[in-house]
Amino acid sequence: MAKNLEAPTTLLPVVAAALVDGDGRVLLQRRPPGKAMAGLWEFPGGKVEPGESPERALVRELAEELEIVVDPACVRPACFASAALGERHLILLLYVVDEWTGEPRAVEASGLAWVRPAEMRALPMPPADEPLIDLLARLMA
Ligand SMILES: Nc1nc2c([nH]c(=O)n2[C@H]2C[C@H](O)[C@@H](COP(=O)(O)OP(=O)(O)OP(=O)(O)O)O2)c(=O)[nH]1
Repeated sequence: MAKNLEAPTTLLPVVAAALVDGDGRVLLQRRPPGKAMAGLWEFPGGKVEPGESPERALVRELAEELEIVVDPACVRPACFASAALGERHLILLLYVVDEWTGEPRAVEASGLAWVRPAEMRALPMPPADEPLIDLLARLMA
């Protein structure tokens, strides 16, 4: 049954990065076993903690998950997704990041893949990410 989007809900702010390399490929990571949506490919990122700006949260998540260093001034808002997620409502803010220091390493993820937006359709991704693929493809064209 379709989720009633009129019902009161709690927002879940999540930030994520489209890390773009010099060849126009974007880094996706695979959610590890034991986590919700295990096995799905997602943009690296995570929940914004109370009191944290989205940009700071993204820089923190990229350091924790990939061990890369990103200057908060270098994260560029790209597009967002809005979708019911269980009892909450996910607001997923996607940023483009094309400058970082270090080689991304899968600290928590069970895999990393560099893919072009057109190739993302072949990978299982969280339902909320679906509309982001075309939006990102257009932004990167
Ligand atoms: N990072 C990320 N999360 C996504 C994407 N799409 C999507 O629906 N989500 C959801 C999955 C989770 O419910 C939520 C992110 O929470 P998370 O559990 O991965 O974040 P976190 O790193 O803060 O993890 P934790 O401390 O709670 O374990 O957003 C995406 O592309 N990237």
